[in-house]
Formats: sequence, C-alpha cells, structure tokens
Amino acid sequence: MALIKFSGVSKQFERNDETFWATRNINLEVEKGEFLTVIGPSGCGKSTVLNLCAGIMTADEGAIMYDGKPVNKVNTKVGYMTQKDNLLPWRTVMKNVELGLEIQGISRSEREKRCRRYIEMVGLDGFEKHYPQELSGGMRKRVSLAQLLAYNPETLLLDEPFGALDAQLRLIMQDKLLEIWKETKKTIIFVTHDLDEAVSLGDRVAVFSKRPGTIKMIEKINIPRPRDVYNIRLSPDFSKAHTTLWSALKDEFELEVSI
Ligand SMILES: Nc1ncnc2c1ncn2[C@@H]1O[C@H](COP(=O)(O)OP(=O)(O)OP(=O)(O)O)[C@@H](O)[C@H]1O
Repeated sequence: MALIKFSGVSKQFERNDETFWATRNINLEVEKGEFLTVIGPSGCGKSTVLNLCAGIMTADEGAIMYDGKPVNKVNTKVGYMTQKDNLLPWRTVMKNVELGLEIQGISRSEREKRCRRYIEMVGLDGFEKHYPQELSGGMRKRVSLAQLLAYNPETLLLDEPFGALDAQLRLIMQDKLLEIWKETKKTIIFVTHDLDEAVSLGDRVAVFSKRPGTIKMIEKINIPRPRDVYNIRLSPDFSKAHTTLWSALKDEFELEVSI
C-alpha cells in the first residue's frame, strides 16, 4: 500500500469573484521511503498539492490518504517546508531550529545536541546566535531545513527548498539531502523548478501540466544510487531522462510564455 495516495483530487479557488480550478484530477501514489520530485510551470498547483497533503487545505473533489487514513485535518506525520520561511524574528537561529523539539518537551541539552548537528549540516555553524533578519534569503532557507530535520517527521514536503541558493551551494545541499534521506529512509516530496535538480534527486519525477494542473507524466529515474550530484549530468542515464522529461515539460512552458 502506498504511503500517500491522491485519488481524483481537484482544488478550486476564488479570485475577483470568479472560481477557477487550480488542480484537476490528480492521481498519485508515493511509496514509503520514496523520493518523488515534482516539476511544472508556475501556478500549476504544485504548492497546492503539498498543502493538501499536509492537511492545511481540503480538496473540492477526490480524496487524499496518508498511511491508509483520509487526510482531513492537519497531517502531523509530515514536516512541511513552504516557499516562504516561517522563522520567528525574535528567536535566534538555534532557538528557531529548536522550536519543534521545545514543543515536544525535549530537554534543553538534548535539543541543543540535535540542533547543533543539523545547523552544522546546513553549513551554518557559527550563526547559532544570529537572528533571521541578519541572514540572507538562502541562509534563512537553510535554517528552515535544519528546523524541519531536527523535528524529524516521517515525511518531508519540500517546496523549492534550494531555489534561493546559488548553483554551488545548491549542489552541496542536494548532496546533503540525499545523505540524510539515505540515513533516515524518509519519504520526500520535493517541488522544484529545476529539471536537473528533479532528475538528480528523484526516484521518479512527476511533471505537472499548466493550470489547471494535472499530472502529465511520471518518469522513473534509473540512475543508480548513491548518486554523485556533482557529476551526474555526465551520465548517459541522466541525459536520457532529461531529454524525455524536457520534451513533456517544454510544451507547458511554451504555453505559459505564449499567454
Ligand atoms: N489560497 C489561495 N487563494 C486563491 N488562489 C490561490 C490560493 N492558493 C493558490 N492559488 C492560486 O492557485 C494556482 C496554483 O497555485 P500554487 O501556488 O499551488 O502553484 P505552484 O505550481 O506552486 O506555483 P509556483 O511554481 O509559482 O510556486 C495559482 O494560480 C495561485 O495563484
């Protein structure tokens, strides 16, 4: 049984007194421990799909199941890193990363030990006492990721987590995320705008069509693991998957540009 299952899921919104479908008839299954990447043009409903999985929005049609149970309230099994960081401006980096553990009632020394590891992992050691407003956009994203990992949810929903990072740092973070995934065997749904990133990381890549977003294709990525994100573009398996996915994706972007 799939851990996450979307069956015929559609969601509509209202804008200027008009309703419109953001997504239509999403059918998707994600296996436990799978790394699924999701790509599609802007506004096709990728974040909406994550919001539905996290239980912070309800579907207008269809059903979302998590571990065999309907998602009809906030899904506490998932940790969600949204596009905007939700760091608290009055708490330092360390205090922000500790937040989830503090709520769980974990002792201060244990919190600090766990959080220090993740702060170090995202390359922010030395910044523990800084406040979010003293950091760059990319650094704030990394604090959010450390916060999420320290909280240790079963499933990670990541909405363009590395979008604000420069190309080099993005590769380093991709490498670290794959390491964590291997170590913790978490299930990950990772939304990105970057096809290279989608192919480098995913077991499968789901391509969304333009709005109303639906799944246009799902491609299994047959690149062996462990993957070397720094050199993966040189592999023939990478080019093959990239070419197939790009031919599906480029039509959606062309449509977007021509509107
Ligand atoms: N709460 C809301 N109220 C009204 N419209 C919304 C709401 N949330 C999303 N939308 C609209 O629904 C559509 C899908 O939005 P969504 O954020 O899911 O797209 P996306 O694929 O994640 O986009 P991007 O890649 O640009 O982040 C967009 O047109 C967006 O403006």
